[in-house]
Amino acid sequence: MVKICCIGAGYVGGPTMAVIALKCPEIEVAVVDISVSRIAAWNSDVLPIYEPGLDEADIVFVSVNTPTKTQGLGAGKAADLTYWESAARMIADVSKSNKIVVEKSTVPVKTAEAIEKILNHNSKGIDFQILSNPEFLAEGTAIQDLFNPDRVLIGGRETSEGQKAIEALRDVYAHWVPVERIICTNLWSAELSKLAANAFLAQRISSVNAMSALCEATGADVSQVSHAVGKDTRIGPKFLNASVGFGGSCFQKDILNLVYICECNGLPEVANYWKQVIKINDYQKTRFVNRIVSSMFNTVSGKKIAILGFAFKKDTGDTRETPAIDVCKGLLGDKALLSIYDPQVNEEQIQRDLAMKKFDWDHPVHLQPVSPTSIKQVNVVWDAYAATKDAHGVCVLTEWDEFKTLDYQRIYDNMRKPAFIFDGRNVVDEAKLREIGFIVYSIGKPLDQWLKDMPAVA
Ligand SMILES: NC(=O)c1ccc[n+]([C@@H]2O[C@H](COP(=O)([O-])OP(=O)(O)OC[C@H]3O[C@@H](n4cnc5c(N)ncnc54)[C@H](O)[C@@H]3O)[C@@H](O)[C@H]2O)c1
Ligand SMILES: O=c1ccn([C@@H]2O[C@H](COP(=O)(O)OP(=O)(O)O[C@H]3O[C@H](CO)[C@@H](O)[C@H](O)[C@H]3O)[C@@H](O)[C@H]2O)c(=O)[nH]1
Repeated sequence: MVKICCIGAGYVGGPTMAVIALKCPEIEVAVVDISVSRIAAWNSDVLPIYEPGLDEADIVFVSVNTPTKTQGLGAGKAADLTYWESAARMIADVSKSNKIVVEKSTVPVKTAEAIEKILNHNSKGIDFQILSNPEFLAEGTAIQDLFNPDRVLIGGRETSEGQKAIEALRDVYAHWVPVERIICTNLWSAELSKLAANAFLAQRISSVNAMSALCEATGADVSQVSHAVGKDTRIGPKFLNASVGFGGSCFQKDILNLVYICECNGLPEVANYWKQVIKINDYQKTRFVNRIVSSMFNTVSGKKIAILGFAFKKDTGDTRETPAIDVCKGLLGDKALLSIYDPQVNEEQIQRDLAMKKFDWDHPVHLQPVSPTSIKQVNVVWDAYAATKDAHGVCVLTEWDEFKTLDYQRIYDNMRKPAFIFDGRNVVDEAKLREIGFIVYSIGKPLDQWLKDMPAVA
């Protein structure tokens, strides 16, 4: 019987192993994690220790977090492989038989070479084959993406042992993925393809967001532009929604990592090209804050601003790198009073996010610095109507469906006047809101006269 162990029971390790266990009843799957609370949440009966399952496993997936480095060489750009290295050392320590070690985490290209060194230097004659098998699932659709992936990518050494390892992993996925969708490559292509895929996806969003600024300046409508552009079958319609900026745990981290790798390989022009995707994303968030402040007479000091949505996208409670953090910090910098509502994110999380330093979030909770006292100018409520009561302005930062069907007349009646709404996700019905009396700003849409008269000058 094939045995699989996965190190890291996070957003990727948990669902991926659940699907393998479901689809391959004859394979025994064990999942371990250094975070006791994480494992307790998955399985309340048995608490984890490393070794069970691992020493007997044939295939070991490593799905630990790979944060951006916060200190030292490459700080703010390079991937921090501390967690990966400690997992690899542990595999070397406890292994008693040959193993296939699978990189499931997103890692810099050439990581497999370093992992091989750690494993082989510490092994007692055990053969380790390293495979790169990056994950492409998106949060909110993880199970659907795992059941029906566009492709499964497996990279390995171009030796006969390497090819055998690829086949063993291909056999696992072939239980439910059509073989023509399982792509086998060399190690470096697989590692790089993951970074490239995220860079291409994020680049589409920055491209449409860059266009949104030009739309506002010219009277074009970004939804109409992306619809027209996306109709070209070579471009395609997906991932062309203008927004207040992309968030999530992967895009920024992986592009920064790609930029760093380009720099390390003496390719500054290529590095600068990809850096621009992040710069436009930061520009989009700043631009949004500037619009709010400038249209409200150049000050939000002491004014209540309602924030509707804090998660990085709808249908998740995940707030990692959510654009809401930067927008809220920008408004707090101008002394606004924030009243925040998100259907899935609680007060503790929001306070922690607003107090945390950049990149600290991507470490297991028990290793994160304890947050200082909560921010007094921030109030978290469990209802959109409470958030907007007596507010001067409303910002929509996540595209939750419920924000489309709120009673905006009621919201307007309970707000200070003039009442502003700033839609960072293009979910509200602008015409209807204008009819009610709101001054409306929607990303990339023709501007109200009010906003034209109060340009956002940085
Ligand atoms: N979240 C996504 O949607 C997504 C999608 C594709 C790829 N990825 C990549 O997959 C990797 C994991 O991402 P995630 O979102 O699942 O992260 P996560 O933070 O949710 O989970 C990682 C887990 O690894 C555990 N861990 C760290 N070191 C360990 C060790 N030595 N032994 C045992 N457990 C250890 C942590 O406690 C944590 O629970 C990252 O490289 C990420 O870039 C993430
Ligand atoms: O047209 C769009 C599409 C998305 N977004 C934003 O982009 C971010 C990322 O969205 P999405 O890609 O759906 O979520 P993730 O769960 O971060 O998934 C991405 O990152 C994962 C981690 O690497 C990859 O596995 C996935 O393939 C990749 O889609 C979110 O803030 C979205 O609101 C937009 O602003 N406009």
